[in-house]
Parts: sequence; structure tokens; C-alpha cells
Amino acid sequence: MAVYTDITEDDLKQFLSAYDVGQLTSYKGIAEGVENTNFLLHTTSGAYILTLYEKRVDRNDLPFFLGLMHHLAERGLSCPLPLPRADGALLGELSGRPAAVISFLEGMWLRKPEAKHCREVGRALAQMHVAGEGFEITRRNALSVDGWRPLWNNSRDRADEVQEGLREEISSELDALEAQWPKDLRAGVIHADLFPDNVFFLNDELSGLIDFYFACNDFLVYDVAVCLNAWCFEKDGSFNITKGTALLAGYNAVRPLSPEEVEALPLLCRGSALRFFLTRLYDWLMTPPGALVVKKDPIEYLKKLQFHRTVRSAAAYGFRKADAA
Ligand SMILES: Nc1ncnc2c1ncn2[C@@H]1O[C@H](COP(=O)(O)OP(=O)(O)O)[C@@H](O)[C@H]1O
Ligand SMILES: N[C@@H](CCOP(=O)(O)O)C(=O)O
Repeated sequence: MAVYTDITEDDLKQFLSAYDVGQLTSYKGIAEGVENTNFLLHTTSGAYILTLYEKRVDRNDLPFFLGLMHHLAERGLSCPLPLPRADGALLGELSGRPAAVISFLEGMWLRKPEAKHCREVGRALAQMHVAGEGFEITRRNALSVDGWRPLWNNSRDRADEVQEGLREEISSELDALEAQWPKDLRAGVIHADLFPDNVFFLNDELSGLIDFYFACNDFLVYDVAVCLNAWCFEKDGSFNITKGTALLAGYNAVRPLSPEEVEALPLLCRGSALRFFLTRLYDWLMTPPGALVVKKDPIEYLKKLQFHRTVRSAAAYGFRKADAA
């Protein structure tokens, strides 16, 4: 559950008086999510999401996230829009946190995505990459290769508590990735966390993308690697090549990957698996017992990382040359 900060009805009503959303009729905390506190609001004019930005989100990054949602929506991508207050600002303050009211996106995230959904996600990811062109604010990816060692240093000494041998395995993985990480692939705005819980579907059609709070500038194909990891593995840990083929074909239909991007894919998949392993490991070790959040299993991502180490080319993910640039 992710409701870290509570609000009172009086404070909420006062906060909403700056918005053109009618009168509050009900509100409730949303259990899902990890980073921020979200409430579902109903008012006399409809449904909205209220987001209170928690400590892990840097206040200085909020104009990037909120501006990006505007930029993408203006270019036809289906994603939530932050509502302006009467003074034009997109951010206010509630219960001591920066807070925004966001439009409500219809749909549900899929608990059991199939290959046809993976194709839609690939398409939407490429559409987001194209729509992100021309967005003027930039944000570096703090969770890319430069950020992994500091994160690892915080957990390394306790890593063997989670699984014996982890300390050695991850240290050598990190050395290898730092030495081989590509330097000059095509870069742009990436979502960086496009997991199934951040993609909504309505009757099998993708209705929109949410949760842009890890978005940043990085290699576009790194986002494809994040999605292969998040969408194409089965619960038993096996990689589903039918899903991989669909996701890559969907992506390529909108923005064909270059030969350099295709070649880099296995390494980027390893890196993306390490990135989620490291943040999950940190949370696993550091979240105090009783905290109102569901911790995610780091070992799931260790297994994905180990699979990618055996991969020699993007064909193992279902990449077909016919789809490429
Ligand atoms: N714009 C939106 N429309 C509808 N539901 C939303 C919207 N934004 C968030 N939610 C709901 O809130 C949950 C958590 O949102 P998310 O942005 O993933 O939180 P976090 O940043 O904490 O991970 C989502 O799974 C969804 O149920
Ligand atoms: N997707 C990440 C955790 C971030 O969660 P979100 O609720 O912000 O999407 C993971 O699975 O480790």
C-alpha cells in the first residue's frame, strides 16, 4: 500500500478551492504504487487523482514530470494531465508535501498480459519516444549505470542476508556493465518504469500510460529493455519469446530500431535487470517492518539478469531482422 501521508477533509477542500473541479463529494487513498501518495477524488465535475509527492521525488524534478505529461498529451499520447490551479501553477502544497491534481485515466492494468498486449505496449512505448521529441526540459537518469554503484554500496554488506553469494555476483556484474556500457546510442525522453501496473487497458485496447516519475533522458532502446524485462517473463522465471517478438514488432512498427540498438539490447537488458534488482534490494533491506508498502522481490530480477547473461543476440528475445530499420 502506498499512502504515506494522510490528509484531512478540511485541508483537502481548502486545497481544491484553487482548482476548477467543482465540489468534493468523496475521496479515498489508493493502495497501489510505491513512490508517492495517491488519492482518488470524486467531485461534482468528475473523478481525479490527487498525488502528494513523497521524499524520494526531488522537488526540482516536478516541472520535468508535469511538463512532460503536457508535452506528450499535446502530441496525442494518452496519458494523464496535471490540472492548472486558478493562478496557472500545476503544483500546490498539501499536508506539507508538493501536490498536484491529475486527470483520471479510464482503464485497468493487466494482471496477466498476453502477447497481443505486449505488441500494444511496444507500439505505445515507441509512440512515447517519438512524442517526447522537442521536450525542452531535461533530466538525467540517476538510475543508469553511474547510479548503480552508489546504490550497491548501500546494500552490499548485507546482500548475503538475502541470498548467499550475492555480494560477489553483483560486484562482478557491476564491473562488467560499467566496462561495457554503450556511449552513443540514440537518446531521448524515456519512461524508464513502464511496468504492467503503469499501462491501462480497456477491453483489450491500450487506454494510456501513467506514472512518469522515473522519466528522464537516456538511450531510447534502454526503455525497450525495461519493457522486455517487465512484460515478457513468466511467473516461473522463463522468458516468453512470443511476447518478446510481439513487443519488439510493435515497437519497430512505429520506430524501427537501428542495427546498433539491436546489438546493444542484451547488454541493456542486463543493465535494466540490475537497476530494478538494486532498487528492490535496497527497499527490501531498508524498509522498516510495518511500513505501509508492499516490498518487491529483488531475486526475481536477479534471475532475469542471469538469463540475459546467457543471451548472445536479440534473436533470443524474438527480434526479427525484417522488423528492423
Ligand atoms: N491518472 C490516473 N488515472 C487513474 N488511476 C490512476 C492515475 N494515476 C494513478 N492512478 C492509480 O494509482 C495507482 C498508483 O499510481 P502510480 O503513479 O503508479 O504511483 P507511484 O508513483 O506511487 O508508483 C495506480 O496503479 C492507479 O491505480
Ligand atoms: N516498477 C518498479 C517499482 C516502482 O513502482 P511503481 O509503482 O512506481 O511503478 C519495480 O517493479 O521494482
